[in-house]
Amino acid sequence: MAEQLKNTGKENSPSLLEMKNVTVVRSGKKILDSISLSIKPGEHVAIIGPNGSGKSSLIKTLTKEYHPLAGADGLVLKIMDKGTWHVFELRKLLGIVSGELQQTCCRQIRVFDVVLSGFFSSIGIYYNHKVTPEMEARAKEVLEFLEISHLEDRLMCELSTGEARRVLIGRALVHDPQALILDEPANSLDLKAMHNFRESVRKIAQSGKSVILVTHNLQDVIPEINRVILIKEGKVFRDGKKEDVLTDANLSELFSLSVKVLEKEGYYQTWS
Ligand SMILES: Nc1ncnc2c1ncn2[C@@H]1O[C@H](COP(=O)(O)OP(=O)(O)OP(=O)(O)O)[C@@H](O)[C@H]1O
Repeated sequence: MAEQLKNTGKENSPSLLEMKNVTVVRSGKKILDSISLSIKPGEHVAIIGPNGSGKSSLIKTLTKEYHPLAGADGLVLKIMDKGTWHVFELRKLLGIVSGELQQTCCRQIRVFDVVLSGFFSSIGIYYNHKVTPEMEARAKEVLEFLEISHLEDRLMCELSTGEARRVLIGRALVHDPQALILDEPANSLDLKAMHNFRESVRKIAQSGKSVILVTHNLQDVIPEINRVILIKEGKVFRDGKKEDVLTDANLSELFSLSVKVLEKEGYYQTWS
C-alpha cells in the first residue's frame, strides 16, 4: 500500500488501475513479465513500446481477454479498487478504441447505431436492446462533442479511417467511462485526420476523463499526457514524468537503435 501511495502522491483516491506482479503466458511464452503499475482516475498516461513488446497484451489483460498467471507472489489486478468484474461492466467502465475494433466495426451499420451500441458493449443495435430517449440524447451529445454529427446517418463501412476512428471514440465515450484507452490510435491516419483525432483526444483529456494511450509512436503523445510508461519485452522498462522518461538514452535502449528525441510545443518526435 505504502509503495502504491508513494508512486502517485494522491493518498486518498482509489486507483483506476492497479497491477502488481502480473505475468501472462500464451503459447508457452511469457508475454507479460511481472508487470506492476498503478494509474489514478483522471491521470493521462502513455504506454510506449516497440512492436511485440506486450502493449496490446497489457490492455487485453485489463479487459479480461488474457488472464494473469495465478499464484504469482503478491499478484494484484484491480480496476477501481475491485478485483472481480463482470466482463460487460468492465467494458463500460473502460472505453476502448483499437485497430482491431475498427476492423470489426467496418460493416453496414449506421454511425448513430454504432455510437449507441457502446451502451450494450455490442457492435450495432439488436432486437433485445432497449434504447431509451436518454441514450439517444447522450449519443447525439457525444457526436456533437466530437464534431461528427454530420456523420450520424452514414454507414461505418463507407467512412474514411479517420472518420471511423472518431466514431469509435464516440462509442467508447457514450456510457461515460472512467477512462478512454486508445490502442495505436493514429495508425493509418493522414496528417489532417491525425490532427483532428488528436484534437478530439485533447478535448476528452481536458474534460477530466483519464486518457491511456498505447502506442509505439511518440507523435501520438498529446501535451495533456504527463506520465509515460515504457514497455520492453513484456516488462515495465521505465515509468515516470514524460520529460524524464522520453530521453535519447531511454528511447535508444527501448528500440535498440540510436535515437534522438525532439520536443516542440508539447509534442515529441524521434529521429534516428
Ligand atoms: N494469443 C497469443 N498467443 C501467442 N502469442 C501471443 C498472443 N498474444 C500476443 N502474443 C505475443 O506476445 C508478444 C506481445 O504481443 P503484443 O500484441 O502485446 O505486442 P504489442 O506491443 O502490442 O505489439 P504491436 O506494437 O506490434 O501491436 C508478441 O510476441 C506476440 O506474438
